[in-house]
Amino acid sequence: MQKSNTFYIFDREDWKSLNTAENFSMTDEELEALSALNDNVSLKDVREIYVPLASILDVFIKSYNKEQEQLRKLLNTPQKRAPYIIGIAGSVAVGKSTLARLLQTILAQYYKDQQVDLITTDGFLYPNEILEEKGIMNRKGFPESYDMHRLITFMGDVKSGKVKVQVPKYSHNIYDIVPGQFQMIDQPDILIVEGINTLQLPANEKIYASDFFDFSFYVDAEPENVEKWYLQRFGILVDTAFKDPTNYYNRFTDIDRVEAFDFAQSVWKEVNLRNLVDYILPTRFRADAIIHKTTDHYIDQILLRKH
Ligand SMILES: Nc1ncnc2c1ncn2[C@@H]1O[C@H](COP(=O)(O)OP(=O)(O)OP(=O)(O)O)[C@@H](O)[C@H]1O
Ligand SMILES: CC(C)(CO)[C@@H](O)C(=O)NCCC(=O)O
Repeated sequence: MQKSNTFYIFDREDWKSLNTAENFSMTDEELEALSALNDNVSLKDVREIYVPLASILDVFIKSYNKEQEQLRKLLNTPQKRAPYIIGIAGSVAVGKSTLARLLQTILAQYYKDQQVDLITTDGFLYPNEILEEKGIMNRKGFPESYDMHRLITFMGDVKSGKVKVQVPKYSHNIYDIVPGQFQMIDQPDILIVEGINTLQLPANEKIYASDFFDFSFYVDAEPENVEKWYLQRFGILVDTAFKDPTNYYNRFTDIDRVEAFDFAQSVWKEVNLRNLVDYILPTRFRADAIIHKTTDHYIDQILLRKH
């Protein structure tokens, strides 16, 4: 194992042979069902990467629940649910939502009686109309394009056990906030919060979204690889937009494919890569675990905070 004062550094080979199956066991059928739910993730990945990951999370979740229970007794406070909150940060198109969905499924499968919810901070982007007004439409995803006050209020509400808290919906298909549509978060046991800005320090707030996290991940990959995944996803979005004039990506179905990809590449370079280098990458070492992916989304290394 490589040496670091802050992190345990595991190569895939070390990680997959961790002695984790004992405290977090799943049947073969459960494991197969998990990989079948997600086209991107093989049974091998579920076994070698995600089960050890979930079993480590299980240690932290159990100790959190015990601590909460003891505190409630000691402080004589009413039985209010404070969910265990997991943050997931990383570049645009690095695979945060894929990891988030998988964790949600594994945890929900394992803790059968618990509610495991997932939100994305995309819902806290300002609508395009406001981005236009502010003249920052080409800065979507940068810190100033989010209503951070609203995100932090949301985090505080959920963590303090408030019922029925709303999250606005963002759609990649319309490339905007969907007017009047919300996701309802109602006292979950575990909440996963996925987004490029989850570990960022907002300029005008005294607290950070990450103050509410009990555990956080950063999904890491070389920018050249992420660019490929961004362009592949762009291709998928354009293909799905075919015949749907309301879809933002429909405009690229009429133009030459090479021209469309040139456009996407310039958006990657001018917007998402800049955002990655200036605002997202600097948050990497704030995470409790860093998941490093190489070509074809292959996870080759995992760093886990020691303290
Ligand atoms: N483990 C994986 N194996 C194969 N493909 C993957 C994997 N994870 C993600 N992908 C693909 O990479 C692309 C980006 O993934 P995803 O949408 O999860 O990224 P994201 O980080 O949530 O992006 P954004 O911040 O823009 O919403 C998608 O096309 C997805 O299908
Ligand atoms: C919504 C975000 C910011 C994050 O998911 C991203 O997918 C995005 O739309 N970025 C803006 C530039 C672009 O169109 O890729």
